Amino acid sequence: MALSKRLYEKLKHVWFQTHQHPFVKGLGNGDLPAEAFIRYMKQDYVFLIDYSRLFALGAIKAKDLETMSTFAKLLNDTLHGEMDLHRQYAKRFGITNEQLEATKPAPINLAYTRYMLNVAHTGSLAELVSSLLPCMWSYWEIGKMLKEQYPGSEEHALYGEWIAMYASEEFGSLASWLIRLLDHLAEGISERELSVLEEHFITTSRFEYMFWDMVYQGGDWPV
Ligand SMILES: Cc1ncc(CO)c(N)n1
Repeated sequence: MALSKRLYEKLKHVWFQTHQHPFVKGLGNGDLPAEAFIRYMKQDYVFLIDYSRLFALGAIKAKDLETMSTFAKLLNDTLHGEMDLHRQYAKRFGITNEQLEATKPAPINLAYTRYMLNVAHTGSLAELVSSLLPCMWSYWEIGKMLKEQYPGSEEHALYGEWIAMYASEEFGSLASWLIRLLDHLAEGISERELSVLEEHFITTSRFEYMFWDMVYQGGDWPV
C-alpha cells in the first residue's frame, strides 16, 4: 500500500474532527465571527513565513532538478500567491502588511513551525515532506469539503475567496504532487523508517487541528 493511503486511513478520525471544528464549519456556513478570522489571518501569515522556509529547504535537499524546481515554485506561490490572499484580507480590515508581519506567533503556532523546521533541518527529504504534507493536503481536503457541503460558500462575501483558493485545481495539483513525492520517497524503505515518517505525519495532523482550535479560542500566551 502506498504510504499516503496508509496515513490517510490512520488519520481519518483526526481529519474528520478537523472538518467538524466550529472554525472550519463557520467558514462554510459564513457564521464565523470576523474577529476569529482576523486572528487566524495574522497567525497564519507568520506561520506561512516559516512554512515557506520548508520549501526552500526542500529545494536544498532535492536529488533532481524537477523536484528542486517544484519546491521553488511552492516557495514562490506561497510568498506571492497564498500570502497575497492574507494581505488582501488584512487590507479589508485596515491591517497593514507591516502589522501582519509583526504578529507574534501564539504558542501552538510556534510549536508547530519549530517542529517542522527541526525535522527539515535535521532529517531526510522524506521526513521533511511527511511533516509538511498534512498542511497542504488537509487544506485541500477542507477546501473541497466546504465547496461540496456548503453550496455557494465560494461566493460568500468574506470567506468565499479563502474557500476558492484552497479548493482550486492549482492548489490541489501541488498537494497531489507532494503526496506522490512522499510515496516515491517511501518506496522500499524499512518499516522502522516508515514509522518515523508516520510519526511526523501524525504530529503535524494534530497540530493542524490545534491551529484551528487556537485561533477559534484565542490561544495566546497565558502570561
Ligand atoms: C496552519 C496552516 N496549515 C496549512 C496551510 C496551507 O498552506 C496554511 N495556510 N496554514
